[in-house]
Amino acid sequence: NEDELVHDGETVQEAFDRHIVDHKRCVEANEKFRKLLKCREKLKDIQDARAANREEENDVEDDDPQLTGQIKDAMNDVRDIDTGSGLTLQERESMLNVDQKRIFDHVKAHLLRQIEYENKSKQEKGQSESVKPLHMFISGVGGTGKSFLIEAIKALVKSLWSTLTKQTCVVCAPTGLAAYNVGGVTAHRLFQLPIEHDGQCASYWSIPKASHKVMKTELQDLKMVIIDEVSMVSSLNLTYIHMRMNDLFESDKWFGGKNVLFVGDILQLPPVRGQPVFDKVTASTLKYRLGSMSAVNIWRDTVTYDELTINERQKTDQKFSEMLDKVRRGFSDDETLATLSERVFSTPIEKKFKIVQQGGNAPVCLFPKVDMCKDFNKTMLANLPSPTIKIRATNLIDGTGSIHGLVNGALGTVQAISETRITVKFDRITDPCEIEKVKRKFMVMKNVFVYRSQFPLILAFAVTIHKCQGLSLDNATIDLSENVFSAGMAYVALSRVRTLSGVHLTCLNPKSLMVSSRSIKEINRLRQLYRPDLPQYAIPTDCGSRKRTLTGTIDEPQAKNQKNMPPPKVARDKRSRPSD
Ligand SMILES: Nc1ncnc2c1ncn2[C@@H]1O[C@H](COP(=O)(O)OP(=O)(O)OP(=O)(O)O)[C@@H](O)[C@H]1O
Repeated sequence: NEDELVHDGETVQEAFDRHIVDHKRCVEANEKFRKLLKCREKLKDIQDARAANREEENDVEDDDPQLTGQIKDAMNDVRDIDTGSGLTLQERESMLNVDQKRIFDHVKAHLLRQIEYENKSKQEKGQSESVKPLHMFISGVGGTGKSFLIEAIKALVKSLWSTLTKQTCVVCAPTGLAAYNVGGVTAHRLFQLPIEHDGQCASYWSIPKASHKVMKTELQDLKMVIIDEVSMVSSLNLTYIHMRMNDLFESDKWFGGKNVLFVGDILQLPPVRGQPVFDKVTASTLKYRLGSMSAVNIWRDTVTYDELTINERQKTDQKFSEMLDKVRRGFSDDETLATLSERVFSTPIEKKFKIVQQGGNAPVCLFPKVDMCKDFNKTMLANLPSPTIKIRATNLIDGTGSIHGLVNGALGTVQAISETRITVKFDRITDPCEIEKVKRKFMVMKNVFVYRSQFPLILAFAVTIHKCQGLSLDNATIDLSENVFSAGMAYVALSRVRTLSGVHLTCLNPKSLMVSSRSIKEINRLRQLYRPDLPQYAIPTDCGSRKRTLTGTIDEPQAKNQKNMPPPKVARDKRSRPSD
């Protein structure tokens, strides 16, 4: 109808123009409307996604905030700790000896193959074989530079995956001091392993969801785990590490499908509790600890082997190095015993400590048992000039690890003490650290906790031989009495020292030079399989059970004919543990 289309007084042309403008507005409004409809749909998607997220967050609500905090601290340590020599990868690589370089190159070739595979498309991956994780045992006598090699491999992994923001390589060891030595944390701390209680190994427990998420986030980029001083890891703890890694990386492959390097010397100290790492975990143990699984020997089923043979620690004292080799293999002949007996001193140990200290470097006193260390530390503390707040003491961080990136095992000197804090100058940290009391909660078994509040320090004029494994020392006073209770213990203590002149023995009982024939057999098995170019070791018949007792000669000229000093008093408490 023309009247409806053309208003009064309007020409047809004017009406037409007006309709075009109206029409355009309608089209625009329609478009806007459609957009709004789309937005509404999107908003619904966003709201649904948020709701799902909230559900997930509720799912992992903090079931044990204290444990989560503890795990966060541990993960921070993993990130922060570095021995900090400041060397580049190229510098480290150039310092490796031929033996170390061979193993370094083997690891590098493997990692490059892994990267090549990771960079393949899904389709290409389907057509090629995946690169199996490297599970290798790097062995070598004490001082062949295993820890030195670890530093180079750590730097290598970091540089190969330098674009990743989280940890790509973590290092751990069974004791704090050994871990500190290689810029790592303890295996218990890293993997939150069950803690032994009352001499009993605890059963495996799964990490609650929130804590699990913290660990998983921090370790999501992990390419390699290095476990140093593996001789002290028990086969049960190895199983727990494997299980923890399976849980963390949601994989049922060995060690969650990650590369693992085991480093150490199985002729050094065995685990304080439990069976050696190469032992089978029996079906009954697994049933008792885990409620399932049949007997496993993860070690035999997984590890390949290589060995370092060039001694770097005792390289300036070849005779000492050869003597140590005999002690290590359980063939301490009369010449060895005669040489060692010349290192026995008769002066009171506190006096000897001062004499050696005046010569330049204070010795570290190595005792087989915790109580012996405690007694000696007490004596040394009582002998300090009084009153004083500045004492010459070496201290160990005990069990915490979240302060200034320190871990259990760091050695330092106390500079000042107040009621609330202790100032300590740690050996590898430039500025003195203020140490405050810490409160810790330990899960000893599922839902059973122990609380401790204390300064995380203990005196360390003396440390147990277990704690010193991994160290290199200029001087040590060593107790090789009948208190030496384990195979490899005497060898570990003696081989810490760079030269024979740095060895000072409180006494020498030839029975203390024990070795484990099972460890020798395991080295022979591995050598035969992976290093047939190396000879098989002979198995000593007595494995350290020599009957002859030795009254050592004395290195103090004025006391040439005196008898050996009796070993320091030892509390014979049945509950005392060889190492804390
Ligand atoms: N290639 C090298 N060049 C120079 N020094 C080295 C080299 N390798 C190792 N060292 C030095 O030799 C000493 C012993 O090395 P390291 O502690 O790594 O031996 P280890 O095999 O781990 O000993 P242990 O089994 O007793 O723990 C250290 O002081 C280390 O710095």
